[in-house]
Amino acid sequence: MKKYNLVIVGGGSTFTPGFLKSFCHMKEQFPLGKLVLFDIDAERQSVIGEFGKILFKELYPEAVFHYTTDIAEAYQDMDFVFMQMRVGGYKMRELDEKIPLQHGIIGQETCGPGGFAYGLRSTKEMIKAIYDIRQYSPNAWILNYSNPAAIVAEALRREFPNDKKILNICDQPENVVRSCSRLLGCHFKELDPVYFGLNHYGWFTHIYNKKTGEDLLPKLRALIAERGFLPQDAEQRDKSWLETYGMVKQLMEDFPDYLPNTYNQYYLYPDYKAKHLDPNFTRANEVMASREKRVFEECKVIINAGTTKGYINIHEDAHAEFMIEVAMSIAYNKNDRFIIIVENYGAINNLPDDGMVEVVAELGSNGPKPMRVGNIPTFYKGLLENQLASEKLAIDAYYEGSYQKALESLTINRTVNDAKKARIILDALIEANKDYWPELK
Ligand SMILES: NC(=O)c1ccc[n+]([C@@H]2O[C@H](COP(=O)([O-])OP(=O)(O)OC[C@H]3O[C@@H](n4cnc5c(N)ncnc54)[C@H](O)[C@@H]3O)[C@@H](O)[C@H]2O)c1
Ligand SMILES: O=P(O)(O)OC[C@H]1O[C@H](O[C@H]2[C@H](O)[C@@H](O)[C@@H](O)O[C@@H]2CO)[C@H](O)[C@@H](O)[C@@H]1O
Ligand SMILES: [Mn+2]
Repeated sequence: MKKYNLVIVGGGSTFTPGFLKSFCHMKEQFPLGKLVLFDIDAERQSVIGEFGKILFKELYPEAVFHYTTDIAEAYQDMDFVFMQMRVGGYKMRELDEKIPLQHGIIGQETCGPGGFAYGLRSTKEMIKAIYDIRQYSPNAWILNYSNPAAIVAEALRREFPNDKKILNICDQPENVVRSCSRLLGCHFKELDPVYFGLNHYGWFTHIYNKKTGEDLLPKLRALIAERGFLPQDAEQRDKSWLETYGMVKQLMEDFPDYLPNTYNQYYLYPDYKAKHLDPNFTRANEVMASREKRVFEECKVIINAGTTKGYINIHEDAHAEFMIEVAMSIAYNKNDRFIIIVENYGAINNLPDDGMVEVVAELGSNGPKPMRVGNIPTFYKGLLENQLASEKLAIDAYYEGSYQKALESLTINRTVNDAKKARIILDALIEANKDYWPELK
């Protein structure tokens, strides 16, 4: 069985330990020859990397494992590249969230002005990283889930139009499907969804039972109305995520046609959400106090002990397992179905061809084969065209160094919708991002 070489870009991420555990757990299904962690932050990466060394020595000695900040060492001879960089770290995420909130506008890492700010930071570093990767591994599959995935996907579409081995993907739609399975009392693999939208802005039109073909959406609608909606892993979630999933009930009361992605709340209730987010303690603060703290403490305990035995349980992490299954579907030409970000070209018939949309696709060694959803109703078309314009204008602003395009991107965004507020927030974001953004004139 072929062994695959894989590098994780953003190896110091809070999600990396989950990936390392999942690679161990899934080694029979997806054997690795070499696993490399690459990060620009040596200190952050060494904690995760030293933990990984101990884990792999004990559970996966047949795979070569190492971590590095050197590009050549990281990218040589790779089959797969998993990209999970957070440019600017949680400190910049905190500003992305707090600056708009100071002006009464949603502060969120991927939606609205926060997403715009993070998008311009990610675009520059993602483009650089992909040129570096292609120098050493011209044929590797690049799986990107660095955020904001919608804006990054638009940038990569423009920068690398002929590179058919870059796949942009997010596991939030899958997370919603898994949460439906919890409510229905079945396994998520029994469900076969139909979905349309943009990344972090979409809807399920049907959730079929894979065996019988029955559409379970009416049943789900009734269950959600009666019991609300919880993430599949509710017991491990922070308060803000439980509130986010809780909003699905409200979304379905107001717009009962389809089951929404949880992120839709920011676009459909911007005033309500902005009023209910704490401008002094945002999600970045919550993550720094919870996941980031926990992950780094756990790694340090294992490093001090010199062993994982007695300290961790090896089980797959849902996020990591999902991304590894994506890689397996490509590696083994499985043509499994995933919800993927693709260039539209008719998948959503009444949206532009060059929009990066999110739909179900079969995924094999020749890439995604998107499934068509036909024409979408006017309400959804209007919402998505508006957001697509905002995302395209953000990338126009990046390439043209244009303040005007940036202002237009924020003004047209539903979470802002006011040119005066857009200008004030943009000026504050320019100041905060001066080490990261191209100059906007
Ligand atoms: N779409 C999804 O399904 C999904 C799910 C979870 C996380 N994510 C994304 O994964 C990323 C990691 O999230 P996190 O919360 O663990 O963040 P994190 O800050 O813990 O980790 C990100 C790492 O990226 C590194 N980094 C920054 N710039 C880099 C560059 N230019 N090259 C290489 N490494 C770089 C940082 O030093 C850091 O160690 C984020 O982009 C997040 O949005 C996506
Ligand atoms: O606020 P965060 O940093 O906790 O999460 C932001 C990310 O949220 C979604 O990812 C989920 C992921 O879908 C799920 O499998 C699990 O791993 O939790 C993550 C969040 O905790 C979203 O899809 C990502 O794009 C965000 O980065
Ligand atoms: Mn996502």
